[in-house]
Amino acid sequence: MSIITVENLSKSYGSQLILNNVNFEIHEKGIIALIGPNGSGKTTLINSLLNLTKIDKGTITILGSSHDNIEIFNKVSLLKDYTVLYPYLSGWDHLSFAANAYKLDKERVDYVINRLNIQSFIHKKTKTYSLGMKQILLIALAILNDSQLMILDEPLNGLDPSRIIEIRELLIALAKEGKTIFLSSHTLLEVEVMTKHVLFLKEGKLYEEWLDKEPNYSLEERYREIFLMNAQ
Ligand SMILES: Nc1ncnc2c1ncn2[C@@H]1O[C@H](COP(=O)(O)OP(=O)(O)OP(=O)(O)O)[C@@H](O)[C@H]1O
Repeated sequence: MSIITVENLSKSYGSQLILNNVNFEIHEKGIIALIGPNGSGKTTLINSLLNLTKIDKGTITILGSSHDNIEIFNKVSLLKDYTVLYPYLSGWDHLSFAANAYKLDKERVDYVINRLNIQSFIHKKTKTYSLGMKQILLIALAILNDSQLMILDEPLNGLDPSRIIEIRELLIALAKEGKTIFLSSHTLLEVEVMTKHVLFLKEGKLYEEWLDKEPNYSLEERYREIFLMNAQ
C-alpha cells in the first residue's frame, strides 16, 4: 500500500509559488529525507501533507485516506517546532496528556522516557528547558503512539552531538522495526547515515534521488550539483 501519495500539489503564499505541481509517492518502510535550502518550502510541504495548510491544487493521500480526514492523526505522528509546548507544564505532563488522548497506558510513557533517557528533566516545567531538551521532548511525543508513519520537521534541530547520535540510532532502529519516517533536515552528514532515499526541493519542484545508484556518490556532492552549481 502507498504510505504517502502526492499528486499535482501546488501551493502559493500570495504571489509567491512555493510548491509547483509536486508529485511523489512513498511506498516503503524506512527513512525518507526532504532536503532544501531555507525558505525552499519543506515546512510548507509537511504542513500540506497533514492538511495543516490549505493547498491550492492537488490530491494527497496518507495511509489510504485523504489528507483532510482527521482520523489520520491516529496513525501518523508529527514533530514540528517547540511552540506547541506549554511552558508551565512539565515534559511528563505533556507525555501523560498525549498518552491519555491516544489511550495508552503509563508503561508506554515510562518506556519512552527510558528509551530517550530523559528522566533527569522530564518532571521540570518546559519553560526551563533548553532548545535541545524541548526537541527531545517533541521526539518523545512523536514516538509515543508507535505510529506507522512519522513526519518529522527537522528532528535533529538544536541537539548536541551525543543526542544527535542517539536520535539518529533511534530513528534507524524504528525504521528497521517497520516504520516509515519522513523527515526534513539540513544536516547532510546525518541524513547520509540514515537513508539513501532523498527528496530535494528546489524552486517549488521536487527531485527524487536514490543515493546508492552510484558508488561513492555523496549527498553533499549531490546537494552542491543541485543547489550551488546551477545557482542563478
Ligand atoms: N504563513 C505564511 N505566509 C506567507 N508566507 C509564508 C508562510 N509560511 C511560509 N511562507 C513562505 O514560504 C516560503 C517557504 O517557507 P517554508 O517554511 O516552507 O520553508 P522551509 O524550507 O521549511 O525553510 P527552513 O529551512 O528555513 O525551515 C518562505 O519564503 C516563507 O517566507
